[in-house]
Amino acid sequence: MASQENLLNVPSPAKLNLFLHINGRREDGYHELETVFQFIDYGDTLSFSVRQDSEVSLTPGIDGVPNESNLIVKAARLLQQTCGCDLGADITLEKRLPMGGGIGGGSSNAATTLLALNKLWGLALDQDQLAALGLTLGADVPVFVRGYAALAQGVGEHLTPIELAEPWYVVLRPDCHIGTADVFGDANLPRNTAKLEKPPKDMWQLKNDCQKLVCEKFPEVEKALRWLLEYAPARMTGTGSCVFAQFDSEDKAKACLAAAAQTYQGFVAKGTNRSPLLKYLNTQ
Ligand SMILES: C[C@@](CO)(OP(=O)(O)O)[C@H](O)COP(=O)(O)OP(=O)(O)OC[C@H]1O[C@@H](n2ccc(N)nc2=O)[C@H](O)[C@@H]1O
Ligand SMILES: Nc1ncnc2c1ncn2[C@@H]1O[C@H](COP(=O)(O)OP(=O)(O)O)[C@@H](O)[C@H]1O
Repeated sequence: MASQENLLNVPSPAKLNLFLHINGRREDGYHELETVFQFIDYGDTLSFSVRQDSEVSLTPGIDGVPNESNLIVKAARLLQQTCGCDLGADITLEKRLPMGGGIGGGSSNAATTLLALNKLWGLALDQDQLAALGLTLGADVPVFVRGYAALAQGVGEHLTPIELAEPWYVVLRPDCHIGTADVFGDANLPRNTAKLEKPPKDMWQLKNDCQKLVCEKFPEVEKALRWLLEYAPARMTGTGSCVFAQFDSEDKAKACLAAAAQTYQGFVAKGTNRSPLLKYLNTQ
């Protein structure tokens, strides 16, 4: 990874929701959640090069997502507007994370952009300011800005750090795209799980409230989950479509992925309580 004064080459990691409870629906339609986020050491890479004009370019773009709707460009523009900054950036994106998979690729890209350009443009916004800006881009952006594994409450903005084991995961990507808004808009989604009385200890005692509904609507997700459950504890992340299983060694995780490879796309990654993005920036 390269870093010069005007250049940064930075990781944009994924997250898993180790459980996801829906406690209610607010008047604005957003849902009150409780979830635990853990990062994984697998993700996209973004490169930033400062421009002296205010252009923001992104290459390659994402098929089906116009650049002006891309969360990377939106995050850059938001920073320019908020700070009255007239610098720009050439940004390149190496996309590895499946989209619409519940592993937060778009939110992570937005957070990486906020942190990288804050540094390169010399804006000196603090983490609270960046997290608040991030929240206007998406409910999952603040956790990627803060960069520690956390119990999230509210719509994802109240974050309490949590120390978790850092196991190996197999993440499978069933062949379907699931829209977060579609899952939250479904009349059959359960929305009344009681709030936790104390911080959770064993995530496998809890559940993902979206999982049953998504499995009913997308048999591919149910099939992948059943397949993983033959090997290890497994669950869906976020609103899907990705499902993950937990292992105590890389070898076991790799053996499971190798067996899955004929049928499923997926990857092995290690859980990490500190975001690879923050780890990297803190060494700069
Ligand atoms: C459910 C979670 C759990 O981590 O993950 P994903 O499956 O999307 O990764 C997130 O809270 C998603 O966060 P994010 O993907 O940033 O969602 P946003 O862009 O803010 O919202 C997309 C849409 O989902 C609905 N939404 C989202 C979050 C929330 N707490 N309540 C909602 O009702 C709203 O309809 C909103 O318009
Ligand atoms: N940089 C980006 N990376 C991924 N998706 C993006 C990006 N910018 C905008 N999007 C849009 O956000 C949607 C959700 O993407 P993503 O965050 O990967 O999924 P999820 O919220 O399920 O984890 C995508 O389908 C895409 O339309």
